[in-house]
Amino acid sequence: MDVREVPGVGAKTADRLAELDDPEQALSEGDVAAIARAPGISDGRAARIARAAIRHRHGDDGEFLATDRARELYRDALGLLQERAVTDYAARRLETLYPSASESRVAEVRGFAERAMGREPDPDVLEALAGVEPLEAPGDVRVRDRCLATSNAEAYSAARDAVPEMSVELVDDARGLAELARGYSTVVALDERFAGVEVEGDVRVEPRALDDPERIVPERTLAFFARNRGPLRAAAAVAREAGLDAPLEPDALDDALAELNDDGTVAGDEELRRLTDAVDDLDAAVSMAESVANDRLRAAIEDRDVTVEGADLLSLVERGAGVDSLLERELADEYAAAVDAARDHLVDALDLADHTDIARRAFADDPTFPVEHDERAVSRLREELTAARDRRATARKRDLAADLADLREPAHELVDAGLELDVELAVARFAADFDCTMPTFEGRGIAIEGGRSPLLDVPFEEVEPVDYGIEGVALLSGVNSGGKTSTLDLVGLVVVLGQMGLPVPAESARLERFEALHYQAKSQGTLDAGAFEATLREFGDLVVGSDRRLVLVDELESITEPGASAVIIAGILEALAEGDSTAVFVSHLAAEIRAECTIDVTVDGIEAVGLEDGELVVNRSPRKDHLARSTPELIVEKLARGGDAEDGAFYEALLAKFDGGESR
Ligand SMILES: Nc1ncnc2c1ncn2[C@@H]1O[C@H](COP(=O)(O)OP(=O)(O)OP(=O)(O)O)[C@@H](O)[C@H]1O
Repeated sequence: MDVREVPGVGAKTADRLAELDDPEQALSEGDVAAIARAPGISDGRAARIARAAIRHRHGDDGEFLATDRARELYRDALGLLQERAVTDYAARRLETLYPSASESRVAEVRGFAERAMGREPDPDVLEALAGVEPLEAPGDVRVRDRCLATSNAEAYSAARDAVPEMSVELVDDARGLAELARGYSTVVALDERFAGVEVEGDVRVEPRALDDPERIVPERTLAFFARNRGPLRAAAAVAREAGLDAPLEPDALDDALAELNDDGTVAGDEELRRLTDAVDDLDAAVSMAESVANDRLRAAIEDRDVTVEGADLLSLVERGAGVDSLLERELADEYAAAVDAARDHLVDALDLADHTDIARRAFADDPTFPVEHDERAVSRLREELTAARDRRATARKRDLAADLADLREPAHELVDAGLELDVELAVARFAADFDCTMPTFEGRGIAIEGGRSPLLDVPFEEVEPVDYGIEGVALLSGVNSGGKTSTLDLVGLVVVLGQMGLPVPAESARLERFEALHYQAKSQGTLDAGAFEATLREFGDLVVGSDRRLVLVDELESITEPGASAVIIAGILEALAEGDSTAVFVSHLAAEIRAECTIDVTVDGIEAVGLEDGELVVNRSPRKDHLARSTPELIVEKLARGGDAEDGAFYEALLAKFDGGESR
């Protein structure tokens, strides 16, 4: 699929999508996560692009939801699904499910939904899913201790593109390389011609370095895993808990991540920690070692009586010799022991078994009091330790990055599998929460058994099941608050969900595959002339179309005065009956409309089966071919039956008028 063919994808978006590894595949699979990885494309936009691409693939015009109320029902259905998604990703991905007239699209989602309904929503999996999110590219990674060098302008710009984390320097010759080697701890030269050049410092000639940039910048891989550690661990937990057929062993990923710190440095390496601590604690350990020596020496001096013969003292004073000479002569052994103690302390405190020689040189053999360290020797020790630390860190980074680089693709797949599982679990939970079944698509019209709308204003467990079927056009009559609007909503919802390819809240449902859903909600009172005309025009457009549509209309009579309404509705029904539409018109004027119709229109009714404590007891399933009695009629009947002798005749007479009306 060419991305530019997708409706709504302009040149700018196409350029952004082109940055993806495989934009065509992302679009053809409706893969919201992959699309959202394109720069500047939000999750919401990615969902819209994915939906447009799916429509395009199925040759679907996307006109199924033809009215505001139809669109509202879809949004409500989507909301119920999205409430059951744990991740934001799954909520977005669910937006790619939409009611479609395309048989192939419906079949595609039905396959997915059937698989999803086989999933068991395990609370541990849902908890683990909370931490899963699409993986992100790491923020800015800067590498300062290494640089790339080349004398070739083309290689220079290729290197800048391939390794933006590192400086790339243009050099003319070996002198240039040598200069760089003084400023960077490692220089990677890209030109073959530098092979064999003798330069001081760590200069490597690697003409193929750009083939595998992550090898010269292991930080890139490490930063990616450090940045995404949370979602990766969560995805590993999901795979483990859900027993997913994972593209990598979740434990292996956990183990690899355990070797990484949040800042992308290597964790858990004893040797590196020892060297790092040694560099950090060097000054403190040296001064502590000095104290150790001086305390010992001071104690030794205090304990000693030094006898100096007069002649010796004279000669010492004449030579201007200080106490050092005295120390050397009289306390040589004590001094040597004190310095030894200082050296041992330094080696032990910093665990410098493999740097013993240079560490011991930090304290010279020449006697002084107080004992002082040799600054030059300490500086050299510091340099050696720092270099050893950096070498170790780089080697470990490279090893760990090499292990992790192989896990990168499977890690993406693991996270994607977790996110897709969340989409499936949202559908599974929706189906379980609302006792759903997959509808069948056959025949004309619809037939719902045991339908229970989750959109009612009563808790779902209290929703009474409704059986209702229609073929052709029908009027739906019934008592006030009997459930007429709710029945239209149920029919609309079942059709919307069914044509999304999803299960529907019913014991069973047989549906015709419609090309559009027109659902006209009840208008809030009489319309002015302009609005009335606009509404009539809508119906004008509707009846001339030849599509197989489902038309649901709620109390259209309220748009104008009752007499005119009955005539208009009768006319619309006649026109619809001539076409291929299936229609239900809820109306309190069913008898009047039927009287105006030149065709034999079915009138179904939601009946009150009685009055209980002043409340109507209703059978929520419409009775076929039955004009339900209205609430006023029921009240009159109640009065006629229970009234006293005086006004009883009056109510009887009223009731007789109703009966007469029904028989019209
Ligand atoms: N199947 C059902 N199960 C339980 N309660 C229901 C059911 N259908 C409807 N109700 C309850 O009845 C109320 C009224 O339903 P609805 O608005 O559909 O009636 P209506 O016949 O369209 O009313 P009106 O004649 O006033 O337009 C709903 O708000 C809901 O509380």
